[in-house]
Amino acid sequence: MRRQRIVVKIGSSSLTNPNGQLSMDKLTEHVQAISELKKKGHEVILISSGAVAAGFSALGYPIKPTSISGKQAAAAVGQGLLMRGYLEQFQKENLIPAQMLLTRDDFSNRHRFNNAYSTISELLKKGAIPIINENDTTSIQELTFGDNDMLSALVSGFVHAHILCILTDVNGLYDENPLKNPQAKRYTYLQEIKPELLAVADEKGSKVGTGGMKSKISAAHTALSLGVNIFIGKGTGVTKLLDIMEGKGDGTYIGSFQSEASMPTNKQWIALHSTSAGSIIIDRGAEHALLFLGKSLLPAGIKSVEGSFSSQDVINVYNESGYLLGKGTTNYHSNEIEQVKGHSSSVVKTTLQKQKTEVIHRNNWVALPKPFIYEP
Ligand SMILES: Nc1ncnc2c1ncn2[C@@H]1O[C@H](COP(=O)(O)OP(=O)(O)O)[C@@H](O)[C@H]1O
Ligand SMILES: N[C@@H](CCC(=O)OP(=O)(O)O)C(=O)O
Repeated sequence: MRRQRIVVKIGSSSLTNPNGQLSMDKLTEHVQAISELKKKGHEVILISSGAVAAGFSALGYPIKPTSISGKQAAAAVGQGLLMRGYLEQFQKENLIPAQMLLTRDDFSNRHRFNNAYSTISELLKKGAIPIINENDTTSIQELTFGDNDMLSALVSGFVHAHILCILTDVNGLYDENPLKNPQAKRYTYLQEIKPELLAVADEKGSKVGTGGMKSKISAAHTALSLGVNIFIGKGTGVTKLLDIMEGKGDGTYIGSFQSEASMPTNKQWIALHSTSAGSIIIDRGAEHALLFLGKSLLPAGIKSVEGSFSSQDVINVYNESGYLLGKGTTNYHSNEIEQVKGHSSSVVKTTLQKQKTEVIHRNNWVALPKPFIYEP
């Protein structure tokens, strides 16, 4: 098998023992399974939950706390314990673990997004294992990923992973929550995620996890839209991840598993993380050129401008029926667009003396079919 870039997400349910505390046996098995992937030359990025589970009992909580402050305090204690476990076990495999704690802001801020990308790339180049978790101690409730499923999808798109392996306590996606209906049937392969699937997935997860299968499916949907295939399931033994890579995993495979080009990182940022500073409305010709001909947006197709924005801001683009077509980085200030909207490129060149006549270049434009928009 050729060398692949693999993101492995381990949920709290796969890192804990029945009383909800961190299980060193489980953690050790995951580390050994990752080490087997590394021995085959694959690059691995680990998204690990488990900080809250690892930390709550040391603070005297009888069960996993439900309050935000309780979870944040437990995570502050548990993240250190979790990393100590990873460090001890990865050292035995002669591998270097590297902690990265991210928040929603690290994705929405373009500089921090690029910095996080550079750090991961450098760590991979050096053969280290980035271990990513949400920075629970500082995340504000409304800005959190909530669980690490969506974080793992965003990271796998970001690093252009070949596959995202979501390890959990259930061996795949069923047509009903198997805990509620033991007769539920398992999907072993899905080419795509249809909206009906979200309906079969329960938000209710295990005792220690957050988000249940619902958050895994919406994460899988986002990963697919970014060109990443997904596996959701479980496994035992040190070869469990190799088994998944060889198509023998105990779970559900999702995606085409063809080597398709993933979405460029700058477009991922525009599509999933940027905040729009304003809007423009375009005519039908421009809509056709943008959506079907892969062209850039020229001033001639612009009907009107809303809001005040600067060059290099991200703006929304609507058609005349009010439908949001997509987002892109503008090369023009809103005042400049007011001056040149509806005019040909030659008029624009003389009016504004700009070299670039494209208001939005096609490399900085993302069409947004509604279901692909991730709303944090
Ligand atoms: N349709 C479904 N198929 C499989 N599992 C489901 C489904 N709906 C809900 N679940 C539940 O999702 C749980 C896994 O989610 P969660 O506890 O959040 O895991 P993790 O901690 O690994 O992120 C399983 O224990 C299972 O009970
Ligand atoms: N960041 C949190 C993850 C919370 C959580 O429950 O996540 P998950 O088990 O992936 O559903 C932690 O480390 O405990």
